[in-house]
Amino acid sequence: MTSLGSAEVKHVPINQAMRGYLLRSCTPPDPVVSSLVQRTLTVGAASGMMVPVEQSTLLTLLAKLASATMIVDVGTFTGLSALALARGLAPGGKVITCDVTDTWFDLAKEHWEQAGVADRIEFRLGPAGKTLSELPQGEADLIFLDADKMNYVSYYQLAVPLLRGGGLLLADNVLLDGYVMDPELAENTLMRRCAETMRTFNAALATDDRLETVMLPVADGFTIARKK
Ligand SMILES: C[S@@+](CC[C@H](N)C(=O)[O-])C[C@H]1O[C@@H](n2cnc3c(N)ncnc32)[C@H](O)[C@@H]1O
Repeated sequence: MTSLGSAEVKHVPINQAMRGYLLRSCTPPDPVVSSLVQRTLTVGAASGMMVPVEQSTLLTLLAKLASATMIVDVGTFTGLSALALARGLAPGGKVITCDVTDTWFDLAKEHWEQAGVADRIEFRLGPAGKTLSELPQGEADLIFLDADKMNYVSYYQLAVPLLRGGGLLLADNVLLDGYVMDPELAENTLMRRCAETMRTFNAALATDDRLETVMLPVADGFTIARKK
């Protein structure tokens, strides 16, 4: 890779105080999102899987910019990303969201209903690979990957053909707690393998001629790739 010299130096580290400022500088979450965040915090350790609120706002914005009518949300959990994406849909559009478990479906649905978007969200229970392989090719405006990290490479391979030209492939956790820089530093075998997979995923997107890709340091890393 060509070195960019001093051009690559400017980068502001995000500590907790800076993140607080960053959050206060975004449109604040509305009562439905605030409620979903609070209720998700009560589910226990799994609550850490929820997308950060600033990212949910970004998802809404990107869906709007893509004039999306067909969105695929991979990894439902308590439904914040599906809710945010549904809020960005163009009239008549829908979000297909999938998860391997329906443990948190009632909580998600309650908030989709409160937000008035439940009729625009279709939940599919089952492995994401199966859900993606059953969808029609070339019709998705936006696909958001946020499920099991070990399968990101196969999700990417399935997802790109599903996108229309100009469609967006979004991916969360692409920095994987920073371990993508050195997977050997990860605390256990699973995390190490996830970090290695994420490195493969990131490298594949960056060199895929079908895509224009940018990785943003939002939360745990967020990639936006546009299909040409
Ligand atoms: C990080 S969470 C998703 C967070 C969610 N996007 C949100 O807005 O808060 C990851 C989800 O992926 C689900 N998952 C794990 N393995 C999966 C698989 N093979 N297929 C589909 N979903 C899976 C988990 O059950 C979990 O709910």
